[in-house]
Amino acid sequence: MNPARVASTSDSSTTLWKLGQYQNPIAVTFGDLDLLLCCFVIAPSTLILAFYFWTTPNVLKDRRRWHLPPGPPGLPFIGNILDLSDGERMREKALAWTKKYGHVFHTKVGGADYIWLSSPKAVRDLMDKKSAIYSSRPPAPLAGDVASAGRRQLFMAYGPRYRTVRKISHALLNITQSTKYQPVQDLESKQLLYDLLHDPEHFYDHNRRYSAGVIISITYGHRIPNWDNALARSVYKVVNNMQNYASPGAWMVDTFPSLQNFPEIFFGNWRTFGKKCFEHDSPIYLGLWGNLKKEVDTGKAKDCFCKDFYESNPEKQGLDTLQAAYQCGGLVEAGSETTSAFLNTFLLFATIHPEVVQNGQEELDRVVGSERYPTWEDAPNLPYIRAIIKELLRIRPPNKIGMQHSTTEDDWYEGMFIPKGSLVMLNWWAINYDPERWESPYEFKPERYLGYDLPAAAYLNVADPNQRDHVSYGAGRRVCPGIHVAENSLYLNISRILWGFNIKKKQVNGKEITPSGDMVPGWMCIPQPFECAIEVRSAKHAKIIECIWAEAEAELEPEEKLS
Ligand code: HEM
Repeated sequence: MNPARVASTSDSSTTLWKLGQYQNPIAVTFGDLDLLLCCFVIAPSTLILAFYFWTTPNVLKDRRRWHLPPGPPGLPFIGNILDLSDGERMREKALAWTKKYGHVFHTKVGGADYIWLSSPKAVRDLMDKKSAIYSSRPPAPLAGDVASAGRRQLFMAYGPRYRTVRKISHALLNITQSTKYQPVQDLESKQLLYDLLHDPEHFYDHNRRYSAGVIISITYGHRIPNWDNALARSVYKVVNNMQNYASPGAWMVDTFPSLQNFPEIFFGNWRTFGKKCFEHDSPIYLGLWGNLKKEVDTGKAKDCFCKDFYESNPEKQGLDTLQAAYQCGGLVEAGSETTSAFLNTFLLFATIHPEVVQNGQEELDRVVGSERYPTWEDAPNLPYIRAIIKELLRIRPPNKIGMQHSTTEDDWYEGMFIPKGSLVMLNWWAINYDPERWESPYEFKPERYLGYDLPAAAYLNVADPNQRDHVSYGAGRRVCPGIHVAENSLYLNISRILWGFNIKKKQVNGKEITPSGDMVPGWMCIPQPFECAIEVRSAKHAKIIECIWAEAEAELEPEEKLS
């Protein structure tokens, strides 16, 4: 700004005005405009630019950034956020970018580097082999810090506290321990068959009851006989809250963590919202944990995860009460909606693909027959059922974006620089849909997995990473610790549903309704509620279902019964 120039312009124009010779008022406005331009545009822009270059990594500050992996150019400041925030289109982008830029590529959102690992080899080389530096999570001021008070394992940065909670979840969910939970899965699966027999219309909620029921029973030892159950409702409210704020891109502050240093009012009052979520969620989890402790102390607790955890003395392991409460609640969050989403996705694909139902039933009739129902022992003899499970996980991984880890050290890979603090995305859409590996990847073809004889956990560390079945349980040190429980649930229910029921398109006024296959809005791959016809295969099958549920229910406490 030049004050002298402003003054002289103003003086001369005043004189001209007085003389009645004023002809060019614009001269005045130009001067004022200069001033305004300086005050309100140039100076703030310079300040913003300076702040941006000062706070965000760039090649001027770090020349190694010339060697970042290739990737799509983004817009100034915001980078590729517009591409990344549209979850529905992310799948196509993930595939197109992999084709164009290769198996490791780079995108940017604000100051954050995203490194996309789009081949099994890159996942193996980095997330698995270098898991010591590829196992953190990106900062999430809302989801991780405020709404979870830093206590949710899923969002925790890698460090001593994370290692402790990870050890606990692994110890309580490993393959040996998970066999302890099989009777719960067996019981709840019998109710699922009974529910489908008597009320097939509400299959969607029956699958949700099954999944929540198993995980709440495994975690807290309480049975959920129906979907209106108060405990299930309150826990699900927490799960839904979490899904709202945890979706990538849902809150600016979690996309650009440095915004937490500015007044929250500019960014949707995120802190106030996060505190509200915490104030709603924490009493529920603390209440459940407190009750469980009382039940253990009075000898009334049933065998469950929390009981074993409480008896292992969490305080001695450095975990406070809040952490202990969230450790248990976190399992319910991680294990319920994921499992039910896959059971409903199974029914969706079964409705659209009669040949899959037919092939599955042929195998079940051959191995199990119609005199009895499928049990755990049948699993090794049902390769087509196993193939259906793998194909479901391949074609619909748990979320629409990919799984985020973050790096705790700078690294180099195949001549490319991967900066410390990068968000490293497990690009499961590109890997699971790689046309080089999976013929017609968009088609639902379980038979592609015939010959993959092992459960998913056994493929995590298979010598040749290209032989991995899929990457939908994650990778490295953060791989889903509930993998055995999850696979057991999918096996038991998919085999039993196919054994007992025909699944077809629903007919309305003589017209078949084909489900759209759309997913609910949000981060996770959950199918939109849809219609289908689920009919018991024969009177014999119906009788077996009635009998097994009657026997199972007779063993239950009165409050645990269905009616
Ligand atoms: C079909 C069902 C399931 C699928 C597809 C699934 C998938 C996943 C994925 C992809 C992750 C993130 C892995 C990564 O960051 O690399 C994860 C994390 C997790 N899962 Fe699962 N999951 C399922 C069921 C379960 C169940 C039943 C439980 C508990 C009994 C569970 C407990 C957890 C926990 C505690 C984490 C957080 C791990 C961490 O950050 O250390 N999951 N799961």
